[in-house]
Amino acid sequence: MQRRRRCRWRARGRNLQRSTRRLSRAIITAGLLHARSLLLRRALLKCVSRCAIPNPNVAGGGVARLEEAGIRTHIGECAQEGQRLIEGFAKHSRTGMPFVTAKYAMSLDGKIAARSGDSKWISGEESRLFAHLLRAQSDAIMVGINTVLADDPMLTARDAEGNANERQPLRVVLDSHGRMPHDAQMLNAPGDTLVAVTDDFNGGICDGAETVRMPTGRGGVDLRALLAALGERDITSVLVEGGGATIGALFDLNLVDKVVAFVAPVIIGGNEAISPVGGIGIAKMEEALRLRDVDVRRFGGDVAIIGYARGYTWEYAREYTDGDTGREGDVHRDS
Ligand SMILES: NC(=O)C1=CN([C@@H]2O[C@H](COP(=O)(O)OP(=O)(O)OC[C@H]3O[C@@H](n4cnc5c(N)ncnc54)[C@H](OP(=O)(O)O)[C@@H]3O)[C@@H](O)[C@H]2O)C=CC1
Ligand SMILES: Nc1c(N[C@@H]2O[C@H](COP(=O)(O)O)[C@@H](O)[C@H]2O)[nH]c(=O)[nH]c1=O
Repeated sequence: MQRRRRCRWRARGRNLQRSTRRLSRAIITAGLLHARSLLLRRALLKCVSRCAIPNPNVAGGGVARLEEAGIRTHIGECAQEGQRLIEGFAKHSRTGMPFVTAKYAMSLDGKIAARSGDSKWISGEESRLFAHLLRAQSDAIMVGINTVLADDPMLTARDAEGNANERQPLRVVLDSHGRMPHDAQMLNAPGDTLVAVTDDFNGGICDGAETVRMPTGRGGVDLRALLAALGERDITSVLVEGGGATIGALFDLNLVDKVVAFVAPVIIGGNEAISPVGGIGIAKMEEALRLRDVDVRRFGGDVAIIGYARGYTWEYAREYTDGDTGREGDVHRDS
């Protein structure tokens, strides 16, 4: 598997190398053609990059070419935004595993559905439009089978008018024993569906979806194995849209990288109503996961709390700007 990953890296590296080479050539040509006076050329010949590409096959190549042509480079401008733009690619390049975002919409009293299982809708329109943007930016959307049974969702990325985007993320359903209904809406929706069953299940496979057999883990499908298998398919980011059992299982295994939690000013109540993070959880507050780099945004009457479970983005920024390129000067060469 290591070898396959290395080969894929090399292939990706070659593609990226070609594009950074083309880009740096274009910048050099544009700079030389259009800068008439030396003074103007000096002013123009500066290239700003948000971050180095976290792939050892390409890191720094384009920068070296620009520097050779006398173009001053500066890596690290708006580094945090830059790292966030490539967080899926960055994690996948380094680990082979997709970047996992847990997304949910909960009431003010911490429920994601009423006690009957009804959950449409908790968050408002603005929040849901943003949720479609998150879908559009993800390679895959994952849910547990109870969510399919309760909501019969489409799980497509759609615009404000409800039209499906051209590019659709892969839908992934955790369904150990093949409970997926044959007439589930998502099976006829644009995009592909993957149903992950456990290897002890020998039943029928539904039309309109690919079925993958996975080892059995706690709660059903072995989630680490499934994510690794998705990574093998070049899925770099997975948006997990619930329900509570699925998100809880991922937190228990420390597999979540980012959280997008919409909080709506609505009260549901009831001890039986599901909360966003089930699973086993923790016994002591000192074990609680406190998110980092937290951002709070408003969507109509709702609030979204967005944060990171660990510092992937910053580890990459440090590693590839201070260390691995081996060129001290890459970091700040502004003068
Ligand atoms: N407000 C919101 O944002 C959302 C609300 N919801 C609501 O949540 C409710 C459903 O949530 P919930 O009941 O918690 O169930 P889930 O949707 O998380 O599905 C859980 C089921 O998935 C299967 N599964 C397979 N492997 C695993 C695994 N490793 N870990 C966990 N589950 C696994 C299991 O069924 P099996 O053993 O058969 O494989 C399990 O019972 C619905 O009412 C829905 O409306 C859902 C999504 C978002
Ligand atoms: N209830 C709830 C959400 N629920 C999620 O959206 C899914 C429905 O997707 P679709 O059929 O494509 O519209 C549903 O199954 C669940 O995963 N999402 C939200 O942003 N806000 C909400 O209040």
